[in-house]
Amino acid sequence: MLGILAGFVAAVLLLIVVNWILSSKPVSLHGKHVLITGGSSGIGKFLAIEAAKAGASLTLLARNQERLSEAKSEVEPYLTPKQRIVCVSVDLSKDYHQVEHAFRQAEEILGPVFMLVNAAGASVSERFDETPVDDFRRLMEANYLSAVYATRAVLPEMKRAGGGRVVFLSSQAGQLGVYGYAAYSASKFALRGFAEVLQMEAKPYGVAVTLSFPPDTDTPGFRKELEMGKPKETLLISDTSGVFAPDHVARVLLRDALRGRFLSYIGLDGFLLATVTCGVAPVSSLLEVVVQVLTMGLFRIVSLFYLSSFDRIVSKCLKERMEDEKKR
Ligand SMILES: NC(=O)C1=CN([C@@H]2O[C@H](COP(=O)(O)OP(=O)(O)OC[C@H]3O[C@@H](n4cnc5c(N)ncnc54)[C@H](OP(=O)(O)O)[C@@H]3O)[C@@H](O)[C@H]2O)C=CC1
Ligand SMILES: CCCCCCCCCCCCCCCC(=O)[C@@H](N)CO
Repeated sequence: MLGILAGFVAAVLLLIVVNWILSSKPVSLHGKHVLITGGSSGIGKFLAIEAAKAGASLTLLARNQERLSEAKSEVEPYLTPKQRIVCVSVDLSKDYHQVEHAFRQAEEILGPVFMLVNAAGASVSERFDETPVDDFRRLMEANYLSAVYATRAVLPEMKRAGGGRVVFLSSQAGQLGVYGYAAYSASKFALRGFAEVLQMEAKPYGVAVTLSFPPDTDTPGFRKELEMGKPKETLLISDTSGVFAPDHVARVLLRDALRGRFLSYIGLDGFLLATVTCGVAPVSSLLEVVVQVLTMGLFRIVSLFYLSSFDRIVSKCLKERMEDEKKR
C-alpha cells in the first residue's frame, strides 16, 4: 500500500518537474508597449498597474476622458522615468476606422503594441423575455465586436514583429449558461470561438492568445450590475464561485498571458470549469493536458451536483415569486 502511494507521489513530482522544464518561460514586458482596452476601470486598471510594475509602457483606452485621466494618475506612481503612459478615448464598438485611428495615435507615441488586453466590456443581468432586444446587439458590440476591432488593429504589426500577446476577457458565464445572462453569456461565448481561431492563425508568428474566464470580480462594472438589479436566481447561482478582488484577477491573468497559456482561470470553481469545458482547446502545458485527461469524467459527475443545485434554486425562486404575486 505504502509502495503504491510512494510511486504515485513520485509520478506526480516527476510530472511537475518535466512540465516545469518543458513549459515555456514567461516573456518580459520590460520596455514593451502594452495597450489595455477598458484600462480606465476595474480589471483593466489593475492590469495596467501590474504591467507597469513589470516595466511596460502603457496605453489606456476607453470612452470617458475623465475616468481615463484618473486611472492614469493611479498608475503613474508605478512607472519609472523610462516608462510612459498614454490615454486614448474612443468607442471601440462602433466604427472600425475610428478604432484603427486611435491605435495608430498610441503607436506613434509608444511604438508597436506588444501586448493587447481586451478588457473593455459591459454586462446586464435580466431574464431573457424581460431583456430589451437592443441589449443583445449592444452587448455583442461592447464585448465581442470591440475585441475583434481592437485585435484587427494590432495583429498585422504583431505578426510582422514576430511576436506578441493578445488577451481576451470572457467570463465563467462564457463557459456555462447562467440564468439571467442570455445577452451577456452569448457575447462571452462568442469570444471563445474567435480566440480559438486567432490562436491557430497567430501561433506560427510567435503571437500567443490568452482567454480568461473570471468569476464575479469586485469592480465598478460589477457594482453597477448589482445596482441595476439582478434576478435572485442569478445572484444565488453566481454565489457558488464568490466574488474575487480585481488586483488578484489581474495578476493571475498577466502571469498566464506572459507564459503564453491559452486558458486562464481563477479559483477552484474556475479550475473545475476550465477543465470540464476544455473541449478541443489548445494545450498550454503537459501538466494541464494530463490533468484534463485524468479528471474530465469525474468533473462531469461533479457538475451534475452543481446543475441540480442550480435547478433547485430556479424552482424555489419561481415558487416564491408565484406566492408573492398571489398575495398582491
Ligand atoms: N467584474 C466582473 O464580475 C467580471 C468582468 N468580466 C469582464 O472583464 C472585463 C472587465 O470588467 P470590469 O473590470 O468589471 O469592467 P468595468 O465595467 O469596471 O470597466 C469597463 C471598462 O471598459 C470600458 N468600455 C466599455 N465599453 C467601451 C467601449 N464601447 N469602448 C471603449 N471602452 C469601453 C469602460 O470605460 P468607458 O465606459 O469610459 O468607455 C471601462 O474602462 C469586461 O469585459 C467584463 O465583461 C468577466 C467576468 C467577471
Ligand atoms: C465541475 C463544474 C463546476 C461548475 C461550477 C459552476 C460555477 C458557476 C458560477 C457562475 C458564475 C458566473 C459569474 C459571471 C461573472 C460575470 O461575468 C459578471 N459578473 C459580469 O459583470
